[in-house]
Amino acid sequence: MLPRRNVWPPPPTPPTSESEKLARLEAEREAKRVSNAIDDALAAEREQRKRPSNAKILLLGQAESGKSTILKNFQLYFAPKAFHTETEAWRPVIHLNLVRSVNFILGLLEIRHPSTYSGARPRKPSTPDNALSGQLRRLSISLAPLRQVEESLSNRIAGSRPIEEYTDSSEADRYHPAKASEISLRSGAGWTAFLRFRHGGSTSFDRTEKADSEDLQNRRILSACAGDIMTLWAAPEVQRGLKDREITLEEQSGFFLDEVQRICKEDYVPTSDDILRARVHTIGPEEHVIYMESAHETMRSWTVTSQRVAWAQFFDDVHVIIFLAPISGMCLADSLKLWRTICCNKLLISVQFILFLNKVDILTRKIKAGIRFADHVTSFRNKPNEPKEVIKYLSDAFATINQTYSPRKRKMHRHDTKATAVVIDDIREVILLNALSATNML
Ligand SMILES: Nc1nc2c(ncn2[C@@H]2O[C@H](COP(=O)(O)OP(=O)(O)OP(=O)(O)O)[C@@H](O)[C@H]2O)c(=O)[nH]1
Ligand SMILES: [Mg+2]
Repeated sequence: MLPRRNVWPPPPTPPTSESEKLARLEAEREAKRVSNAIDDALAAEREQRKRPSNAKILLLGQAESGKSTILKNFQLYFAPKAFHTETEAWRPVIHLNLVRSVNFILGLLEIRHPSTYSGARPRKPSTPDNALSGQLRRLSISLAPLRQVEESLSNRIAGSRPIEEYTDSSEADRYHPAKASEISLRSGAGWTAFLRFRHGGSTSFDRTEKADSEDLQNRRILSACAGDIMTLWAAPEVQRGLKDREITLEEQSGFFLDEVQRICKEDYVPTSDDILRARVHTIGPEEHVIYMESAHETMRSWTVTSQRVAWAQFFDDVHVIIFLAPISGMCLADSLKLWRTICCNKLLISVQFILFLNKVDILTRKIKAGIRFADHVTSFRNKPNEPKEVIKYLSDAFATINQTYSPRKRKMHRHDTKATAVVIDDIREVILLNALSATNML
């Protein structure tokens, strides 16, 4: 029989050699692998489509309770690629946190009447303010360009000089002694506010070029100042001056003075940990949609809104409320009060609650340093002064409020800060179950 012509695809020509035969087999295997991968991806997409599209989560907590931090943790965990594309945008924030700490110290040294600092009266200043050593005087001159860097970074991040603190013209009021490095940012702008920095804040090529050259200049100044910043921070006079005024910068949010060498390098790229530690005080509610990057994730996205408590009743359509209660500080009574407000709210009757006892590491450190919890919360009485006991005591206190004040019996899920991944896994479970039942899929 004559061979058939005009057949497509043409029949493979018989192998002419063993190596060609092997190459053809390998090519067929590869084609099969690609085809299977496409089938798998399509199947996963079909599966994804069947799933509820979005879980609505409300993060509630007072100022500095850790709302933005947990939001960043969610992003890092569920959408790591998107999180890492924002890395560059965090660099000016981290630099500004650092520069503000330095400028705060310089301001502190120059101030002749420390009582103008609200709440930072020295008990007995060991260095007269007008008797700076030669070394500090030299440092305050060599680090003077950091004022300019602070202005420039603030402009780029907040679009103008940061809000409240800068309204007073006095240099001393520029920084809050308890929040020296903090930057305030209006939400709405939210994360995108400092994305503007990346994109130059304008489509104009000139503006972008100007922004880039300013950015480069700031990084050069920081790099040139690194050694002097470290000398300043290590100077006994500085440490003594801060101690006299009862200011512990290393315990404040956005503290980066222990990482100067790395952070001031011209080619510095923030790590995930740096980003989690960067401090921005959010003004107003913040909303962020997290698109799950893993095909195995059950939900397609989470819409996470972070809020202080007052407006919670306007969010009765959320699936889950995560309430953040930092247990390390003096604001415990406030947290318990806010929790009660949420529990007794009739509009939130069908919303599930997850209680997140936060900042356990700080509590543990304080207890190890000899602080007695019962001295601050007398009802703790003579229970063992151990972090575990304190956590259990507080967790029970929150649970009792929920039982007592909820209009209807409501199961509550409790967590303290374990490994983030474990907590997120648990939270995911609750969110998933609740979102599925809300969409009548269970
Ligand atoms: N040590 C410790 N610090 C934490 C923890 N959670 C949050 N922080 C820090 O606490 C500071 C405040 O956290 P944020 O997430 O900015 O708090 P927030 O609730 O968004 O604060 P506002 O925007 O001011 O309302 C940040 O510097 C965090 O790094 C924690 O579990 N342990
Ligand atoms: Mg915040």
